[in-house]
Amino acid sequence: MTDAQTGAATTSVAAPVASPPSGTPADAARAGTSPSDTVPTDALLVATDLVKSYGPVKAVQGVTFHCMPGEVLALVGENGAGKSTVAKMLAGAVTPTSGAITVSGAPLASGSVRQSRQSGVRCAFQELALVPDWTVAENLSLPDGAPLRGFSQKKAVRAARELLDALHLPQIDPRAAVGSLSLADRQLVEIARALAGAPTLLILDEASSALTPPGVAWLFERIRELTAQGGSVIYVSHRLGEIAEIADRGTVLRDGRVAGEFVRGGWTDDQLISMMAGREAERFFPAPPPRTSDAVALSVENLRAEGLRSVSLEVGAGEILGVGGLQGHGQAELLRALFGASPAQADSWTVGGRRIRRTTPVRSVARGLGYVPEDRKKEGLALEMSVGENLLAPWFRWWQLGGRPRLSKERGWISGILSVLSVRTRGPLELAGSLSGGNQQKLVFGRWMNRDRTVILLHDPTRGIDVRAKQELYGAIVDLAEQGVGILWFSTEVEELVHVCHRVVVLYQGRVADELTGDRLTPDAVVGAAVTGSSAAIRGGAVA
Ligand SMILES: Nc1ncnc2c1ncn2[C@@H]1O[C@H](COP(=O)(O)OP(=O)(O)OP(=O)(O)O)[C@@H](O)[C@H]1O
Repeated sequence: MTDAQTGAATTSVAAPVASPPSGTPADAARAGTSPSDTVPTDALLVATDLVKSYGPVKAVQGVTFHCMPGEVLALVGENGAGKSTVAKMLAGAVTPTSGAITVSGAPLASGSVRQSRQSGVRCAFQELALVPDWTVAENLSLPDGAPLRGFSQKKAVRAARELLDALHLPQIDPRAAVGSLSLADRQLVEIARALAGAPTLLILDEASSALTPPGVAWLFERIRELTAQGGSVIYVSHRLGEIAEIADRGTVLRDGRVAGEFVRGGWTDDQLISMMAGREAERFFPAPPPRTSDAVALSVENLRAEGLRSVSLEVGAGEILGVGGLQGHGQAELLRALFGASPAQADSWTVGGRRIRRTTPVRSVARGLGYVPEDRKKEGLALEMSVGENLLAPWFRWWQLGGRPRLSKERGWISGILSVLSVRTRGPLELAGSLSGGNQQKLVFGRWMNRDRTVILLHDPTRGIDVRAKQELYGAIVDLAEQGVGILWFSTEVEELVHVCHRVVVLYQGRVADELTGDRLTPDAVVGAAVTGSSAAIRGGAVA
């Protein structure tokens, strides 16, 4: 939680204290203890001294923790701390180099997804494991991706409809191809698939990262139902508000080791952030910089595209214009259309004062646009190429000609970006695919920095990024605005919009429902306009 005036982090404590309250990070965490010494005999999951090395990279270095029946255990840590690697070892998707895992007292065979599933372990990941070309029904009925003999489309659709209804997801069409759904809906399907197996242990690895507040509320209801029946949940997230609300206990990872533990109500945001970082750290939102120019970076009138009815807006040079609204109301379509990633028409359209009729991504880059897309895996990165090549991707004609860039020529710029954004990598030659999810996201943003851009279009760039890295990204966005770059920034985190943007437009059903600025730019106003399509209801007191 953040103090509205100062932006400084304040106590963020959930429900009643279940363990002694704490005053310092050292109190909050029992850093360095060996939880294996105190594992209750009825623990559902016990992970002992887990190690995972990838050649010289020690992703996880002796992690021990346990989870009780009916408990929600948070796993937190900075990008690259080892959370996903631990989650994948529990799921059987990654074979531990050493260590042991037991579920309900029985050892799990290392690296066996099938055995993990038989033990009742189910997972939902931020990087979705769904097959995009398959329908929702197919994805839900063939959870291992294995074609089944005698598969019946009709039965699968019926079963999927029943499951989705039982999980209160009537809006999802079982016949729709997963690739045609919004990222938020795909994430709901991924979670539904994990819940379908009535898991004993549900692992949610940043599975809420694309969900908007109603989606998160839905997820928490499902978690509470599961834990009420004795199921356990491992909850991996960078959203501390969610951890405060849902987690009974937590384990903090740092550099692949357990840095400490915490219990519900016994921690503050600052303490947890410090524990993750290994040093004192605090959270704040920088204010948008004062504007020094009236120049217009981007303007569009009556923009029409699929999912977008008629949007008119203007982004000034050096202005940070936020885009709010519930996901699926045209935000992704707006950014894609403006970048030329999908067809669009407008009555008038300018970038940097120059008129354009239509555009393509290649032309957009040439015209001074940058774009951080929603789905970094599909649109943002070439995972089989190096970190350096990914940063340089938009800047070389080799991309079209099939050559490769000379990294040596750009070494200074590359190392500057990697350092400013604290990308955790072995260097520019490392494959992007071996970076942790949050560090991959930083690359997609970093490629546009210090490159003479007129406008940068951002689709939820802090998704999956740890708290400290978010600070760095906010700083980088404000720096870009100070240099005169116009920023159009869709975020699912309302606080970001309210604190770091000059103005916010809220989209509702493909139109601008409201524009909020000055005193009217508050979290309630953004959420209210997103839900009702107008902030008039808020001003009239209808939405609290
Ligand atoms: N296949 C791989 N090959 C080499 N290194 C890897 C591989 N997978 C993960 N790593 C490294 O292991 C470390 C831990 O990564 P992991 O994905 O577990 O982090 P994380 O805590 O989940 O981060 P994030 O919050 O960004 O998702 C990182 O340094 C990462 O680069």
